[in-house]
Amino acid sequence: MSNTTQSKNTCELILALDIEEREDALALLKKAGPELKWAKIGLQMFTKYGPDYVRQIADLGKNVFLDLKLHDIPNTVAKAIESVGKLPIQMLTIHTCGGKEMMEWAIKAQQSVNPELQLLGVTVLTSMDQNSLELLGIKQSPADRVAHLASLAKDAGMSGLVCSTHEVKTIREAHGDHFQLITPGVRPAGAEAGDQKRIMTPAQAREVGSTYIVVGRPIYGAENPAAAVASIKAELEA
Ligand SMILES: O=c1ccn([C@@H]2O[C@H](COP(=O)(O)O)[C@@H](O)[C@H]2O)c(=O)[nH]1
Repeated sequence: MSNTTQSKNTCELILALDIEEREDALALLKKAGPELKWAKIGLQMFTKYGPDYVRQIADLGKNVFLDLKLHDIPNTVAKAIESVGKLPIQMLTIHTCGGKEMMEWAIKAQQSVNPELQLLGVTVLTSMDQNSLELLGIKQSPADRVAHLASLAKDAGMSGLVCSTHEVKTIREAHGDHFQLITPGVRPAGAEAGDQKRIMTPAQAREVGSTYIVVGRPIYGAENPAAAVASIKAELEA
């Protein structure tokens, strides 16, 4: 198992494996080598391949971020965490907009099943902008909404958040180093944004204070994914 502790100014890469076939994902991880410490399994692959696939990735020596974004009533979320918390995973997501009580129940379940597991609260998806929030009837800007959800998450006892790089500075100003901040929506210069709206480059993400960046399509969609991993890692370590 790789070391999961991050010092203050480092920023680690997490590869999002939103890939059709399990064999392709495993081959990519093997090619990326030990430099790549983290793999994220999301809804696409977990719903297709389930817990055994999680164990396969862990057996390759990777830390596993299980990105299920749980969002339901407190009891249902707690029971789901009791189930998946037994898997060899280091990070798991829930939605902060499930509310304070849901987060409290989630933490209680996580503590009972796997005290080492980092529970992360998703704030405002990086694919959303001001207009997406307005369409939901939310009057706050993404930045204000994230700030509000971060405070709620802290009150509930959470110590990790998923947000965009654009909110990292504000969260750090308000809460110091309390949170591990995991930021998807990261694109190397010139890469397609796709559906991501609030984006920055890997170097900018490190500069603002992200603890981890999550990158998927710019890596697994590249002609040489292992080279893409190496290039992003070099940018983070420069
Ligand atoms: O706000 C969020 C939360 C999670 N994600 C996930 O991160 C990756 C990003 O993939 P890319 O291909 O680099 O866009 C993906 O698995 C999302 O489910 C996010 O993008 N934004």
